[in-house]
Amino acid sequence: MSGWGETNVKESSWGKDPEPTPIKKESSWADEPTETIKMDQLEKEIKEIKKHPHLAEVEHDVQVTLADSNDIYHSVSTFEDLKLKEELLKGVYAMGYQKPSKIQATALPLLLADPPKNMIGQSQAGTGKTAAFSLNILSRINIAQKTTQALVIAPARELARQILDNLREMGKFTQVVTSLAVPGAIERGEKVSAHVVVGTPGTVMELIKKRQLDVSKIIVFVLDEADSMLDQQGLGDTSVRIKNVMPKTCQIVLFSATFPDHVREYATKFAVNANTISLKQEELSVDSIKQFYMDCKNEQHKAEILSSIYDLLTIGQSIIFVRTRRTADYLQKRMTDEGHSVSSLHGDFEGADRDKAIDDFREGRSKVLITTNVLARGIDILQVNLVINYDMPVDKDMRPDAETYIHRIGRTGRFGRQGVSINFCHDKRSFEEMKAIESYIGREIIRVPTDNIADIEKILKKEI
Ligand SMILES: Nc1ncnc2c1ncn2[C@@H]1O[C@H](COP(=O)(O)OP(=O)(O)OP(=O)(O)O)[C@@H](O)[C@H]1O
Repeated sequence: MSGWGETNVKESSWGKDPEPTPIKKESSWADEPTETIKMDQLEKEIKEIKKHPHLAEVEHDVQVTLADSNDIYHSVSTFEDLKLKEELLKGVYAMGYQKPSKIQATALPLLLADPPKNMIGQSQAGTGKTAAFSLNILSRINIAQKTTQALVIAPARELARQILDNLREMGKFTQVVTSLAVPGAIERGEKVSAHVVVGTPGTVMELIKKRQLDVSKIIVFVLDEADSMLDQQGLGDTSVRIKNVMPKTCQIVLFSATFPDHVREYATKFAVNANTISLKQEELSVDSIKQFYMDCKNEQHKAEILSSIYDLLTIGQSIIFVRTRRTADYLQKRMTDEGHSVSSLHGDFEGADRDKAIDDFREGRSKVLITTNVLARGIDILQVNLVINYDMPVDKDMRPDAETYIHRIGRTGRFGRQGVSINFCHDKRSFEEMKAIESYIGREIIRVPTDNIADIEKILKKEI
């Protein structure tokens, strides 16, 4: 049986044709594999990892482009080099950070320089972008001035809460006051005057419109997950409306692990004359996440394989990404009936229920989180060692979505930790989606046979 498997993926969703994927007979979900995963090769690789049990250095090449070629720029190697205020330095060390990660060492000298310059910063998932923009914010706040001076917007409620917690933790020895601006967090008519406001774009815009939030003194405006925040089919309009009411002089900071070409172009107009830190295409995802896929026979078989994985393995914590809310509900019921402690979180849930679901998972009360793309980005839970793409990510036009894939798998393997991701393919289409993504990110996704659960166990136990 060959059929579709003989043709290569010709089109990609991101407007750029990927390099043609060499046809590998053994990799088709439909073909009888002539060759499955090479266990000895994999074992060798795993042994290499085991030699380095500590966190891998969060190092990768980044490219720095200065807005002004006359500027002189040096990255730093310690937090002291940044000449941070004493209380901030104390906060950083209290969080257990010993030295800046690559993105922090590269971005912070540029962010902290005076006069402030805009920044478009890219670095892989889990490499410490939050601390980079948070330290800049905390350094710039004038405590004596009781007005909002920094605004951070992020695409999801859970991410906004996480950023706020991070800022509070880092700034706990300072007098900086912070406030959350997500649905239900601020009473009707209540004025917001915290030094730093972190929120989702819709709520922030509402607060501005209703004059509950005065943005006239804002000096730093951060868009986390900036490519998603600027997406013209999504949150882009609201982000632009917010930017248009910001003081013209405010420093605009855009951060993300991904900046597809069309968004990058737009980003340079949104944050003009920005210093830029960017990644090479082949460095978009980190090495410490081992990527696998499984051929399933059909939708039903996917659910069975999922059950087998969880019945068999003692997995720390894991996230299962699905395409629709219905699938999330179905899997949650099925897995709960099978005795697993599962949370589910998607757009049908209201504020308090969403908070409970993520808090239960964050604090380990539930071990499995089933979710849609709403949690694909930014969520930082270090214990997550497995991500399952039960459904491959697709964009609004149902084309393979490599950016979302990169963010989804980035929920594991945080800050140099090891992680595993498994993609489920169950038909020609999902297989092609996976292959297109593999080609885009330039990293091999290894096939794991579904017919031998013992093999799966062997592979995953070593990885997780
Ligand atoms: N210098 C540091 N030393 C040790 N740990 C750090 C350091 N900087 C950040 N971390 C930790 O690394 C983890 C990942 O950081 P963070 O969430 O900021 O990543 P990110 O780059 O924003 O990821 P994403 O693209 O997924 O949003 C967090 O748990 C954070 O506390």
